[in-house]
Amino acid sequence: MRVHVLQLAYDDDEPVAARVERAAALVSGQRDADLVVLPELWAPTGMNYDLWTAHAESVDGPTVAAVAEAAKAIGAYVHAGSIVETAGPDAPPEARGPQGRGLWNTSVLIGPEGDTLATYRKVHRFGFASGEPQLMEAGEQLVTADLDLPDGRVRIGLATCYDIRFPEQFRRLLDAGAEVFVVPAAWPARRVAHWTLLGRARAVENQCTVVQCNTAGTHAGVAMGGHSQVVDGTGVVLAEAGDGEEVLVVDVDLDVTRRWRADFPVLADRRL
Ligand SMILES: NC(=O)CCC(=O)C(=O)O
Repeated sequence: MRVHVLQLAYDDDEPVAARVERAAALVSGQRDADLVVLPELWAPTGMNYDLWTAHAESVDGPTVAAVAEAAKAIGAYVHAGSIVETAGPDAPPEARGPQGRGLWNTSVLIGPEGDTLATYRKVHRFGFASGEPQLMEAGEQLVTADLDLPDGRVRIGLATCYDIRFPEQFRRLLDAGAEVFVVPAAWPARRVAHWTLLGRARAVENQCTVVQCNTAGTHAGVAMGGHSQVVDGTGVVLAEAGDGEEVLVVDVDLDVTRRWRADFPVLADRRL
């Protein structure tokens, strides 16, 4: 499985519309990819909370549409990262979430025909007394999706950024049949050591490949961590990005992890 991880860098000066155009063009250039991955909230920014409401959109809005067109052009699966999803001004109360905000941090998986295959609303909201917990609803469902690739079918499990700190989510994705976890992020530089460590931990403890796509650059005064990485189920870091904008192109041999699960069947010893 050839994975292209698009570690986008951006700052406060770039208009959102320009970034959407730039990112879609970058996706269009990934012609030999099986799966392309974009970061969390790359369009409305991961940390400039003041932009979120103004740039909230539905999952068939302009950002996803632009990425979907690029996905169709290259005939690849594209994890479009996440958007600020809005329920829309006319949504009834029951469609706006328990706190009535009608906003979610929603990632979108697009198929090679440009069709939306899955959406995942981030379960664990980051920010404590600000940001997602104050502005957004929490997702309530875990999501997996099957990719039909040249070397066979693989089930991926979806998680977003802060979710990676909660191992129970990944165990449940494992139990739902996931072999690969795809994790877009807007993870700051000051905690990037946690980002890379947690990715390796989720890979080793679940014997799953972990594809992590972070943000680079500085926006809203926050230096983002970069260091996107792909870790196979044996814990080997197949590739790791640096601090700037970068595309990781990684050939993931899923059989390596499948053989490891057979050779070291630790998961069969689970008792809880
Ligand atoms: N966007 C995020 O979820 C950031 C998470 C983070 O910075 C952390 O867990 O540390």
